[in-house]
Amino acid sequence: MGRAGCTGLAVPGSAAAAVPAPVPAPARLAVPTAPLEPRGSSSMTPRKKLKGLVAATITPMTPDGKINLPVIGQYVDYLVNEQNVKNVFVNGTTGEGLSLSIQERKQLAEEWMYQGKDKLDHVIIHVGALNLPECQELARHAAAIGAGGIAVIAPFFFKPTNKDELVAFLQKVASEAPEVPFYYYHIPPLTGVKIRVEELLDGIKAQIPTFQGVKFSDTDLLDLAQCINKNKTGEFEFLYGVDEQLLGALAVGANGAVGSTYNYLGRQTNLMLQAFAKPDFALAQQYQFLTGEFLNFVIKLGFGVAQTKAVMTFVSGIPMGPPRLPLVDASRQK
Ligand SMILES: CC(=O)N[C@H](C=O)[C@@H](O)[C@H](O)[C@H](O)CO
Ligand SMILES: CC(=O)C(=O)O
Repeated sequence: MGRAGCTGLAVPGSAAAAVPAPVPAPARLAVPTAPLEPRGSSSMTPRKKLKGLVAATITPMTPDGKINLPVIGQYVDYLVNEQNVKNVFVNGTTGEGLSLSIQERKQLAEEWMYQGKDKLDHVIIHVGALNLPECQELARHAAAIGAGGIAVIAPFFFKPTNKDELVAFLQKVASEAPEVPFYYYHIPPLTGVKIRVEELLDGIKAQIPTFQGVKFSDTDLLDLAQCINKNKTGEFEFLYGVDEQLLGALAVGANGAVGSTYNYLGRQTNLMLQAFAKPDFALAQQYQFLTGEFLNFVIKLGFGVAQTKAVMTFVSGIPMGPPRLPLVDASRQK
């Protein structure tokens, strides 16, 4: 996808782009070191139910590959004002969370919390990693800065082979943030961990009292439907993560969605949610078909996080920069 490179927008990555693209003067450069709003204090307000769209945030980077914190304030405003998206999922797949250092992940989490204060409804921080101590450190950090939720993927080098092993791992992370809603991030195409979520739910509250729901990034709608059928009391949230078939997930009862495309197709996808709720299924289908046409087109060209960064830079005008290796800059590709 070479398109974003020739738009005249300041897309870092071209050889000449030694100077970072202009960004508005940040209100504040340094990230806070002290907790912003400790949990468990008297300031705790009842949790708003998470519904609707959650943008899986991109991690903006400078042309030389460092995280670019000063553009996050502008990014928050863009999501809220231009896309009508008020929830974010930070340091996940789209955010290249597993390609960042622990220090970078903490700085990003702090900046999203700080810039999102009074603007965003929910900031969920992904704290998954390949080893338990890092997950736990990130979970404690997310709790200390007042994150609205944490999420964890299954470790995917040494993999849990059954439900009990996976839950044991998740439990050790969740218990480090005992007041923070916990989400399991199910993404078998990337982790290779295919343990069915429906099975995982059995008895989960007893082991993980903070268990709040699942970010479900798999095409297996039977598993999702069985989860929802089990969740009769509605205590859990199921946030769907395959944007091109969200309508199918809504039909079986998904509560909302987390995805990369809500960064730039948030407004349109919100219209699909509205049509579905009305209900005007024919209109909802038209919106889903639009997303499908777009994604089908870009998937053929090779679509992933690198391309998401280029598309978002093009659409929003906010310089997202190149991805980090092993991903390569899509705005450089011929
Ligand atoms: C693998 C991956 O990145 N999945 C994202 C979230 O889970 C989705 O939002 C996709 O980017 C989107 O559905 C396009 O395929
Ligand atoms: C898509 C998603 O939720 C993620 O990037 O983690």
